[in-house]
Amino acid sequence: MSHSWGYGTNDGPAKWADHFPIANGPRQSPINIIPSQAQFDSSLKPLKLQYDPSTSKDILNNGHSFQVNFLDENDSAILTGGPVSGTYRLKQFHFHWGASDDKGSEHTVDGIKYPCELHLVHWNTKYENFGEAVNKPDGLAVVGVFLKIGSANPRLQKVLDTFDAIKAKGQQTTFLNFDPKNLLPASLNFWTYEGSLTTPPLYESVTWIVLRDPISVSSVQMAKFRSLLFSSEGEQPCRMCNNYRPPQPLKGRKVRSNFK
Ligand SMILES: NS(=O)(=O)/N=C1/NCCS1
Ligand SMILES: [Zn+2]
Repeated sequence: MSHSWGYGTNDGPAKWADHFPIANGPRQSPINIIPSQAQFDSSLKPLKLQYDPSTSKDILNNGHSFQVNFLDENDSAILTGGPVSGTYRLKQFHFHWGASDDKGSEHTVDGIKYPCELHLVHWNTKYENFGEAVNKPDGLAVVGVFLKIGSANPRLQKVLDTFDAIKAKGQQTTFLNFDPKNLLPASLNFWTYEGSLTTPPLYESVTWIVLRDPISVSSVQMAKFRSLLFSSEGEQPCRMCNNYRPPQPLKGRKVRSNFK
């Protein structure tokens, strides 16, 4: 039986260990990244993200966030290089955000929270599919991108323009020919560490690749994120926001960077 979890007082991150004891495990995510304590690693290869826009499929409100899903039957949208060996296929991307612009990201940098964080989720093709990969120690590679308040982001706006069709939990609509490269900053400088899913079941299966540079989002666009609902149609409406897990103990892990 899948346990219902959320981000509220009774079912939020502080309670997840009740049903998912790995919540107190040795490689949990997110973390607070302290740049001065990250180790530059010259052996890290350049991060290679090759996304064929024709692989985008649809956009779904899953009751925790919204996600854009991709066709992943072949190597049309892949991640290689960086800290990983082999080929990882893009499965979906989603976001985490706050109730106000002063919080919302999962990873923090020197304790600073961004208003929003994008996660591009990839699975290791040494496994048969995402379901097989999701609980393996080298199963996933998630690229994290911070969003910083500034000018409106026209590329992000294409995603936000679908929100009226996916306002409530379970609603889904077609979302074709979207290139996720358009949601990346110019630089692919990154920090990397071994971590976990930041949502239940919190599997310790993620190589995290957190980009140093943010992309822009306007305050008006952030308000649009908060127009989505955690709740299903016909239920008491509950605004989707604060869907982020706070930083977890590092427990001796090293954070590496590909830049000085
Ligand atoms: N936020 S996250 O990317 O670590 N969590 C996930 N849960 C299922 C696929 S990705
Ligand atoms: Zn996420």
